[in-house]
Amino acid sequence: MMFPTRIEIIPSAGIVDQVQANVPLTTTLTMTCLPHHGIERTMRASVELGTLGYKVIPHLAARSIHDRAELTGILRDCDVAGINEVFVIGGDRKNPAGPYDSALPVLEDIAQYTGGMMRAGVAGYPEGHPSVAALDLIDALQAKQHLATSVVTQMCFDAPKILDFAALLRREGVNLPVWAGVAGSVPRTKLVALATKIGVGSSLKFLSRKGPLARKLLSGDRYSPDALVAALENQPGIAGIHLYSFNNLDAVPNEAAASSTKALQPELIRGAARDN
Ligand SMILES: NC(=O)C1=CN([C@@H]2O[C@H](COP(=O)(O)OP(=O)(O)OC[C@H]3O[C@@H](n4cnc5c(N)ncnc54)[C@H](O)[C@@H]3O)[C@@H](O)[C@H]2O)C=CC1
Ligand SMILES: Nc1nc(=O)c2c([nH]1)NC[C@@H]1CN(c3ccc(C(=O)N[C@@H](CCC(=O)O)C(=O)O)cc3)CN21
Repeated sequence: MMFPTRIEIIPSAGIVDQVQANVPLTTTLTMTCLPHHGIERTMRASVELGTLGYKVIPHLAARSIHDRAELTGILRDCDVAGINEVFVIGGDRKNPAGPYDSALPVLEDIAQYTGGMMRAGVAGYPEGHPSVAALDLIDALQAKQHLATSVVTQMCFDAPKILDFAALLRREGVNLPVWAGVAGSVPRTKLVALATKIGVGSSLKFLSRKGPLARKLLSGDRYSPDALVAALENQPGIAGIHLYSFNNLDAVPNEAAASSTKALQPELIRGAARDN
């Protein structure tokens, strides 16, 4: 049985066709919300794919919400498209566009507006956050957990760090299922640029080294998530894999994997597991 897997996608032009061509209806999708896109784009693509029959989890960035009416509109659209789960984050906007400057008040309003019927993921940071102190992040998770149904981790390249983080949450009394955020197969240069931008430094440095293990992870010029996924699979405290696909949805053949074991990514995207 495959480990439960969700695929994160960016609502860029043509994404609905791209998903339909490459992803079966049984795969759960999560839809990024980038500051320069706004939530409208996230919701438009989510509603389209939800209406087609996909399970879609839109990301709602608190700082990108203009007012409460926008949030109730989003929840109405979710209802129409059969969306029963969202992912709520503070978001990368420097200044809030409206009344919400972090995830908690958005979660509170969602719970109130939906009578507690909307499932909600929140973010976890196995390597910390570049501008939020580690203790503040734990405090935030403790405050949010009663309104949330799962934690999704920031991209990380190191299995022990992710497992330690899941154990830390348990010790701190946060008992939500943890989805391990793993980068999909993308060109290494793109991955380094993005990871630097979102501040996931240390485990990436490990990837850039030239040791045998780093070489195993970086087959040719592409990053391969296969080894990391294998190390996380069926570990206690890990609900499944949250794959940051960067819209790389066609089953890119992975050189190393093709010559040794079977590449995992195409299988992850086909989503053999349904209980996710
Ligand atoms: N992990 C992911 O998938 C994503 C993460 N983010 C990051 O999430 C950060 C915070 O969001 P959550 O984890 O939901 O925390 P949160 O919204 O629950 O806030 C936790 C703490 O961080 C502070 N905070 C929130 N957003 C901030 C920001 N942009 N700059 C400085 N401090 C901020 C809050 O005041 C609070 O003290 C954003 O800054 C952004 O970098 C954004 C989009 C996706
Ligand atoms: N701080 C933070 N912000 C995020 O948005 C975010 C995280 N962390 N962690 C996990 C994922 C990774 N995310 C990302 C990051 C970059 C792109 C990306 O491809 N950006 C392109 C522009 C894409 C477009 O405009 O269509 C770029 O060139 O930066 C997508 C998702 C979203 N999530």
